[in-house]
Amino acid sequence: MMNLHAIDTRDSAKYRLIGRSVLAYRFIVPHDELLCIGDLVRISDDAKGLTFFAKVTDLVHDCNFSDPNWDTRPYTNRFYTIGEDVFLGVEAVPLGYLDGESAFRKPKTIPAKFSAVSVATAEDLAFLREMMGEIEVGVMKTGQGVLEGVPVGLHARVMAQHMGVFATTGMGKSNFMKVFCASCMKEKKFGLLIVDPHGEYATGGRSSTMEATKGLVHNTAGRDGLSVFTIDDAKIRTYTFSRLRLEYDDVRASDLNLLFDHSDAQRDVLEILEDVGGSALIDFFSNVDFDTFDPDKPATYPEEEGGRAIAERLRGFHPGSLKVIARHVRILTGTNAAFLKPSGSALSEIVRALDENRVVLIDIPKMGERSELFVLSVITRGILGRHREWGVNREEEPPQVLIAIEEAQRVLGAGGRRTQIFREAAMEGRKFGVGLCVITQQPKNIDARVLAQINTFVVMGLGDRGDRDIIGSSAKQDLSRMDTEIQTLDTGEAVISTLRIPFPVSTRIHLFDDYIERLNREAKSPMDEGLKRGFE
Ligand SMILES: Nc1ncnc2c1ncn2[C@@H]1O[C@H](COP(=O)(O)OP(=O)(O)OP(=O)(O)O)[C@@H](O)[C@H]1O
Repeated sequence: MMNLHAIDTRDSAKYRLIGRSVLAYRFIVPHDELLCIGDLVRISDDAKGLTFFAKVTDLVHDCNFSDPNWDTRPYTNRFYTIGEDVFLGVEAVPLGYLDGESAFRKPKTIPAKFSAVSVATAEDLAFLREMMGEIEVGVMKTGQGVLEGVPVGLHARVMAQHMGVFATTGMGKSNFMKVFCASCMKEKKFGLLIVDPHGEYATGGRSSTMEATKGLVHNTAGRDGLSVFTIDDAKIRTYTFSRLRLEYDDVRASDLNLLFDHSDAQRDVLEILEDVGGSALIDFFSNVDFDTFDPDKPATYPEEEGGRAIAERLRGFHPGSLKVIARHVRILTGTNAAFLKPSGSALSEIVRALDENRVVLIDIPKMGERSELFVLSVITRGILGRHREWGVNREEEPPQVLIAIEEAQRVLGAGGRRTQIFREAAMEGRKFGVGLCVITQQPKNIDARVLAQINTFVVMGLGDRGDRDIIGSSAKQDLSRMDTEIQTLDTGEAVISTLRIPFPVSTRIHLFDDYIERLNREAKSPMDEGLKRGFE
């Protein structure tokens, strides 16, 4: 009779593989064994000298008894003993295998029948360290805990191919973004632009559970990798941040389209004026009375700064449409007066800081959604324009930039013609080294064509089936088999699917405050060592 004892004498061979296919494994373990969804197992195929790895995706009760009702019959324990004929069947998804030369390969073959299965240790998975990127975000997680020796890092090089962070509220998205920023500040491999309308990322604030949190300035070890542009005078004085300033000439007509709903006729007005400089546009719409405006009467509009050309283009438009545009121009300049002035722009400083591979944080506390999108749109246009100018034929590569867009469904939803600039960045940015970091709680509301461009998926707990399905079908690696795990992710846990890491990795994201404490300690210790040595 078969039993669950080791088929050889090694302790680790307590579980054994019994079957299925190249793409799905099944093995059995004693009925009282503690295994969890997400646990990583190692399958040693001694016959072929290969070591396979797989991830547990399901656990079911099973037995060798032919009576299907043996466990529900009355007095069942008088006739059956729960011995080795009763066990757990474990379903697992293959991750790949190490061949004789220790190269990690895609799961194209199957382990020998009864190969020994064991829970993978950090040592077993140490080879993965070589495959991880520089931007550390957490440690590898198994169903029951973490593998301390296996940090998870994204590859800086693939960031231009867009990243998506998908998280239901409260699952640790802000913490993830801060950890990601801290690693970017340390590595300085690309510029990262983040607009923070809540004013929390720079100096800290409150988490969604109201706990006090630290900010990026507390990452003192990486301080030279950070540039903050703020409108808050107190922060400028205390932290020597730069002042955020944009000027009228940074504005384009399409910014109004992004911020306000317009009729077809109003959109036509804006489209026809897209190449007009912001100063001229604002001057014209702020000073013209559209009840009397007539392109043939120069007295009814300001002629200087190209006013005549604008007036000519507006010939034939209904005064009602023009009045709406004028009102929106007034709202734009009025609500953003804290940083939008007739002249004096920090845009070139911002772009320079990004070129120097810094994290550039735009801190606009209490400014609201329209201001956030306006600033993001102006800077994105600045970056895209410069990278386009760089051209694809030039020998040196353009500096690489990643632009973070929070609540991205606002600007990258299906059919949103008005948010052209972000779409352009999503569709062609990668050619110029411009990547988007699309952050959203509702991936199903993001345009499928945009999702198809994303190559790095950071999935942090999505309760909605529709959202998970859309992520499963968009990710380049198969996430559908990890659906149960994604459903059961805790706060601060993520499944990360990215290029250059051979399979989706479950990750416990570092807690930001602990992570920067470590980075600061690590940066300090070589200096302390040096000092100690110096005095000896
Ligand atoms: N990696 C982590 N390890 C431990 N705790 C975490 C981790 N990530 C987040 N948390 C905790 O979970 C709580 C929520 O985190 P956070 O504020 O980052 O969530 P969020 O998804 O950004 O929420 P919201 O969408 O409401 O802004 C915080 O109290 C934080 O301390």
